[in-house]
Amino acid sequence: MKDSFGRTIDYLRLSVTDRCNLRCRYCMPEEGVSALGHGDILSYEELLRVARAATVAGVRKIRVTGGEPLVRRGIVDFIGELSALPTRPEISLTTNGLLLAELAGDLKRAGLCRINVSLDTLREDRFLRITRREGLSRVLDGLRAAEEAGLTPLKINMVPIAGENADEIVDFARLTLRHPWEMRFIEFMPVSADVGYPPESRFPAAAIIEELSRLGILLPISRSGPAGPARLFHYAGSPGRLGVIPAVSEHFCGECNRLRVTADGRIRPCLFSTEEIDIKTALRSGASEEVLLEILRGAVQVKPERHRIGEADFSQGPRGMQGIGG
Ligand SMILES: Nc1nc2c(ncn2[C@@H]2O[C@H](COP(=O)(O)OP(=O)(O)OP(=O)(O)O)[C@@H](O)[C@H]2O)c(=O)[nH]1
Ligand SMILES: C[S@@+](CC[C@H](N)C(=O)[O-])C[C@H]1O[C@@H](n2cnc3c(N)ncnc32)[C@H](O)[C@@H]1O
Ligand code: SF4
Ligand code: SF4
Repeated sequence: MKDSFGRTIDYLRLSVTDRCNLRCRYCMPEEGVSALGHGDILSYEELLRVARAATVAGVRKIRVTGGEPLVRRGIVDFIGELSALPTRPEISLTTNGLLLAELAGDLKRAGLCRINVSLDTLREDRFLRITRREGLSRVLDGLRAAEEAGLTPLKINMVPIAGENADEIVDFARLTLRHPWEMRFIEFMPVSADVGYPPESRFPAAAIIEELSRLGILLPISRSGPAGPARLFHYAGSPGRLGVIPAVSEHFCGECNRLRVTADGRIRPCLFSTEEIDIKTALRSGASEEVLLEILRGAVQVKPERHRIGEADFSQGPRGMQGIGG
């Protein structure tokens, strides 16, 4: 699908739940997260119909996200169904890793290609503070299980927050000297006003790169294949790579190839959209695939040119990242 700015939209981020077994401070508040009811979220059958229509419209890559996608019962079978769609899209998943040790092998066998794991600290006490739950060792077990299962190349996402975990950037970067992992550092995005960090907690890409440079000379890697949000680097001789996602300071919207569908059946043309397009009503009134295609194409046509963070007309929406899918 081409949008009105000539960008090719071939990547769908599909959120399967807004529930989560963590409460990361930069993503959602501790209390008052309105978990959607059973009837509110799309069934797997409905999600599959959306995914199928999207692949007919040209989507080649589907990323399953949430909330925490691995907490939804039946996720392994759903991954199997997605990967068996007639066009054989590439299926990947973003997870906090807590349930990965149990599920990595089954996910791989079901057809999952790759996995991105979010981990913001390597210290037990900080894990508890940032996620408001315990579980660092389970995430580390999950990383090992994903690697053994062949869910590679493994990417790890860290959101550095000034005064919280930004001093661990070098510790995370050091992992790429020993492991073939892509360690990505993501600028904190002010998606929701309800999260526990003010915008000044943001640790911008330039500061991330300065930290990374303390460990060695950063050698840029030019990107092959489809556009992604990360600027890539490596240290000489290291098996792993480093990615910096400058979502706010140097937005990559000109290369955007994404469309998002939330667990409650709304299409978000942009991560920061104030406008959402309902696809649930059509799904529940027996709409044909042709109608779903029209809705998806219509959503692509209203995709904004870029986000407006930092500008006078920027407004934060009611959803936190867990309700969008990142
Ligand atoms: N601004 C912006 N941020 C994005 C976009 N896509 C992903 N991100 C952010 O990038 C971070 C990592 O996202 P992931 O879920 O790992 O997905 P990804 O980096 O797009 O995945 P791959 O490139 O397919 O490995 C998250 O914090 C997302 O919110 C996007 O289109 N726009
Ligand atoms: C919303 S989570 C959903 C998937 C899964 N629960 C996880 O944490 O990987 C997707 C991604 O969004 C990132 N994220 C959440 N809130 C963010 C924020 N305010 N700024 C930047 N990234 C954020 C997380 O770090 C994670 O990598
Ligand atoms: S970032 Fe992921 S793991 Fe953390 S609260 Fe949000 S949805 Fe849950
Ligand atoms: S902010 Fe919106 S337009 Fe920009 S890259 Fe992200 S989803 Fe695409």
